[in-house]
Amino acid sequence: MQTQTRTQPRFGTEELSVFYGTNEAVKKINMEFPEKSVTALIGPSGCGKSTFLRSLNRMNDEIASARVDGRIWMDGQDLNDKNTDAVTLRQKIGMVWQRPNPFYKSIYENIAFGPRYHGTRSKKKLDEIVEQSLRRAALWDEVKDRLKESALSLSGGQQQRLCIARALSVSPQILLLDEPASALDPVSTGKVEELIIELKKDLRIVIVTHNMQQAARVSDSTAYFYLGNLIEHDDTTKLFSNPSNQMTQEYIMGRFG
Ligand SMILES: Nc1ncnc2c1ncn2[C@@H]1O[C@H](COP(=O)(O)OP(=O)(O)OP(=O)(O)O)[C@@H](O)[C@H]1O
Repeated sequence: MQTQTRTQPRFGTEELSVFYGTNEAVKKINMEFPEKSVTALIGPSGCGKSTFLRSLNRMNDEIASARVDGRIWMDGQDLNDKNTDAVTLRQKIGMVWQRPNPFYKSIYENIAFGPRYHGTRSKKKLDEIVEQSLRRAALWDEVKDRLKESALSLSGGQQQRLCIARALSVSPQILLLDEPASALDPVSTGKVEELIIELKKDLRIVIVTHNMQQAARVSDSTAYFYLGNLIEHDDTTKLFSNPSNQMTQEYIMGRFG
């Protein structure tokens, strides 16, 4: 069923399965995420997109009933190996959730928290990181005069860009986005989409989205999931215009899901 199967990609999965108890929610997925590109994960509710995304930076470790089999390769290292430290790998692989979840702290402290946790003490260096991260998240001009204000004083769209800036503050190589715009209005959604396209110049991005137009707008390749299986993974233009699999065709035509 899968159109892309390789072993040991620079960053990707090999035979990755996720179980909740006996329920195999994600089934032996082989996928590669090329650098400087956006990969969209689409499929009907419950098909395993978020579970798969969360497994990429070991967030499923936090769920007692979850078990992850298979390998997650990053530069020759298996991130799913028990000897791989999850905190260190989450510095390399950042994540942004569906609902903006800033800390109950100032705008500045939201960004400075991660670098400080990882050892940066110099105020000058932290100031630089805060400014650079906010600039990369296209938020600096809107907040530069109110860095000491609570992050909760920002609009929902600004909070989500703040969460992206927070993820960027520790210089990740990969950004995982779980429906990052689904709680936002159309203008804020547009800004997040522009940001994704800008950020991919330096990063690998993997995004779960329910919105097929959004997948078509922002991604280079798209993967269609169904019942925990990867049905098809191909260039976004190809997948939406001429999918190889009948099931993908039916989903993108809106016949189910
Ligand atoms: N924490 C959990 N504990 C037990 N089962 C879970 C858990 N999270 C997800 N599941 C189950 O795993 C399967 C895949 O769910 P998942 O949330 O990954 O799908 P999804 O495609 O992201 O869905 P949606 O689009 O609705 O967010 C579903 O059967 C779901 O009920």
